[in-house]
Amino acid sequence: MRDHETGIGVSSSKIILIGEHSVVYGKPAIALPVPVVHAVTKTTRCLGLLRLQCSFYNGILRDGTDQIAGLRTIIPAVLHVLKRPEKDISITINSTIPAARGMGSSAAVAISVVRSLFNYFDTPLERNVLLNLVGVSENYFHGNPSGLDAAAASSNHPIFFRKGKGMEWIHHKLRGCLVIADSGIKGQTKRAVTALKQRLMQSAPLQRKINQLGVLTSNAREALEAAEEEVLGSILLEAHRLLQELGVSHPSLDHLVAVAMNDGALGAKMTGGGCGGCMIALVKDVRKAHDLAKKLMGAGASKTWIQPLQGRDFPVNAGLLH
Ligand SMILES: Nc1ncnc2c1ncn2[C@@H]1O[C@H](COP(=O)(O)OP(=O)(O)O)[C@@H](O)[C@H]1O
Ligand SMILES: C[C@@](O)(CCOP(=O)(O)O)CC(=O)O
Repeated sequence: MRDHETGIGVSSSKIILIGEHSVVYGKPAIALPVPVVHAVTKTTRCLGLLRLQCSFYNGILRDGTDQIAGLRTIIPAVLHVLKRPEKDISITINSTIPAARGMGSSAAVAISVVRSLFNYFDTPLERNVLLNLVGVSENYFHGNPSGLDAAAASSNHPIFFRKGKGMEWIHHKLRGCLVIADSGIKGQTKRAVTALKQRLMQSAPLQRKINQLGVLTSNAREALEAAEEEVLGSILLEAHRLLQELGVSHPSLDHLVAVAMNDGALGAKMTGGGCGGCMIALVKDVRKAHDLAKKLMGAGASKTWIQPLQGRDFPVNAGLLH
């Protein structure tokens, strides 16, 4: 096989519809790719030691700062699998995914890098190899991640996921839209997961809330598959209340959830690790989504995106696993 001149790799961002935190304790979660926000990596030929260019760093990979520690781990791991030396290539990452907002920037960047390197070296990439490699850098950021971010960001359908048990595609007919709003406050996934673990060890009532989130997630899947948007909306709001009680929300997220509900959203909740980051709101259609996005910006959100829930293919990931 001949190396290509350029190897391109793409990955969408992701959001968790329901099941964040409880997924760490073996409960299911539902997440979906958000292609409108994505990472693109390009690998090209360049003589000398391997170079990396991204928003956090520009220079020789080996000399990189702590901010690219995940990439400093995953890139050599990929080259090891490909049996290639750490030289004569340059890797450039462009991403529109805000970092540390619960949209899976670290997983998406890692996915795009792995895809780009496999493309450059003209080597077929299997999904389990991709997810194992991405796990290398996700372990760096999250300690012991569930794997949900990587599974969702690399997918082209919504997924029903259980830690260690894999995932199933969810095919549904729900026509609603999600509005995603960034609170503008950095999320703190690792801290939230660690603090919750401590609290759960001391409180049986909190442990019951994890079980309740598990039940809500299964109900959410049924609502999606039955296209019951109002039922799904109230499940999302109930999940937000439980996450609040578990102590992983943030006043800015609670505020945006209240604004969305007052504006007629079918449901709304925080998404991802929490303590900052993003919230999501379910609305009936794209027109309502645009109205609500404006309202959320007026209420303090730093950015919004609109993602239809329609069960069609998400082209950014489709067909890229060759
Ligand atoms: N554009 C990018 N280029 C290189 N690395 C990135 C980029 N975006 C995110 N990352 C990496 O991902 C890290 C953020 O990961 P994390 O805090 O887990 O947030 P998220 O929930 O968005 O994945 C950043 O510190 C950086 O190391
Ligand atoms: C809190 C958690 O369930 C989700 C974290 O999501 P994010 O990386 O903050 O988008 C942790 C995990 O699944 O590993």
